[in-house]
Amino acid sequence: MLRFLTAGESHGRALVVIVEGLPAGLEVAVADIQAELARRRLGYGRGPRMRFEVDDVTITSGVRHGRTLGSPVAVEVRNTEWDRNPERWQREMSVAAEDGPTQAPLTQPRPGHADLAGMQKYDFVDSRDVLERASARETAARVVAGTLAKLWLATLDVDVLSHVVRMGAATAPAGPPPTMADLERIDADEVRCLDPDASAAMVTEIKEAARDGDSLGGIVEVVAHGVPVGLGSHVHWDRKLDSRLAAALMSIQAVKGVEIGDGWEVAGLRGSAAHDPISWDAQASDYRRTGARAGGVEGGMSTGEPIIARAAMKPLASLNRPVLGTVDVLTKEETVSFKERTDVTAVPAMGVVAETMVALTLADEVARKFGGDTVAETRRNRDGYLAALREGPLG
Ligand SMILES: Cc1cc2nc3c(=O)[nH]c(=O)nc-3n(C[C@H](O)[C@H](O)[C@H](O)COP(=O)(O)O)c2cc1C
Ligand SMILES: C=C(O[C@@H]1CC(C(=O)O)=C[C@@H](OP(=O)(O)O)[C@H]1O)C(=O)O
Repeated sequence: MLRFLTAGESHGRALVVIVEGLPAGLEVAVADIQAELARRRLGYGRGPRMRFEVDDVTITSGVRHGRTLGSPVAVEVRNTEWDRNPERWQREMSVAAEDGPTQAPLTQPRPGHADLAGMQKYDFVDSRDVLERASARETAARVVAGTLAKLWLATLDVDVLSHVVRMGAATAPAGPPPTMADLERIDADEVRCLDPDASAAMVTEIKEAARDGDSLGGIVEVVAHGVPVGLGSHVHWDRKLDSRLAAALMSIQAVKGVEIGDGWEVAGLRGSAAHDPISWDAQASDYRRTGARAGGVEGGMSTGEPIIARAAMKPLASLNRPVLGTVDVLTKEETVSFKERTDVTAVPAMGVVAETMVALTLADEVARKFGGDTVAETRRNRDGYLAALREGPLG
């Protein structure tokens, strides 16, 4: 089993993540983690914080001389705003009871954020007590865990990347599952969309929303290549790969819809048009699916085809020009919400987090199916399974 825990507030000293269940012998460098964190900071429409937040990474345990030991890996990501603006944040987020907050409490909750439900549930009158943890800053810690999962998956020739297929009203044309080369080519682009015209329309859409002080949501598609047949299982609800992927993706801040393959579209088709026919590839001695409607999962198990999962993000709740009605929790006066520094959109960044959640889910399923205390042992077990399939009655 691969599991991880994150801790940390958005403007606190640091985020912390502990990942347990990685095999020994996995090559890990701080630079790998920093590269993934940099991808998460990118994307047109991100707010001012992303220009100075540098994600200062320290691996504190579980790695020795560049290789995992099989023990829990703990990583700290310091919030550089803590040191950059000590007057503001070190006092505001102090753990000491004698240091009161420096700012008036935020009492006008933002519709669509975690503010009001969190204030009621935990009995806070200052929304900061909620937003600091609800904030998607936490996803930086997840991306650290996801980097480790991706590095492990890469030793099994499994790769996970994403692209943006919708930004507000701008939509990329549908196409076959992209290759890793396709996705790598656009990885540093401002919106990470495969279609150049749609990409330009997305940038325009973001500029217009920014001009209006508004926000945008959208849809990303995560693609995992090289996933062997048989991860997940049909035998129980909580072992189904599609259900696990859906839960993992839905856990991302502001994600409100998840689709595996052509989930929504096939609901409107006839069965004869909705499923991917099975064929035999004599050269590869393997079964293939013609088409990708199932998104690489049937019966809660990976089919060996690319896994395709989409995540839909609502427009961000904080608006640079707040117009949504709310109520001041102390006076009960009707007003608009408090104004908090914000992104205009974070759809490309969410794509990196979505890759992370898919990679962590796949790595956990790899651990369950193949086990192994070392990277070499997991790979040997995977190879043995695939060889047995080829040599058995189905091969
Ligand atoms: C990468 C990323 C960045 C985000 N940035 C913002 C932001 O700048 N402003 C905002 O209001 N919400 C932002 N969100 C969304 C909020 O964190 C989210 O809406 C909030 O925690 C409430 O959770 P819910 O939308 O799932 O109900 C972001 C989400 C992600 C994944
Ligand atoms: C800090 C990050 O995202 C933040 C997520 C977020 C929210 O409400 O979720 C609000 C903004 O925070 P701030 O007000 O500090 O600028 C984003 O910048 C990050 O992704 O690292």
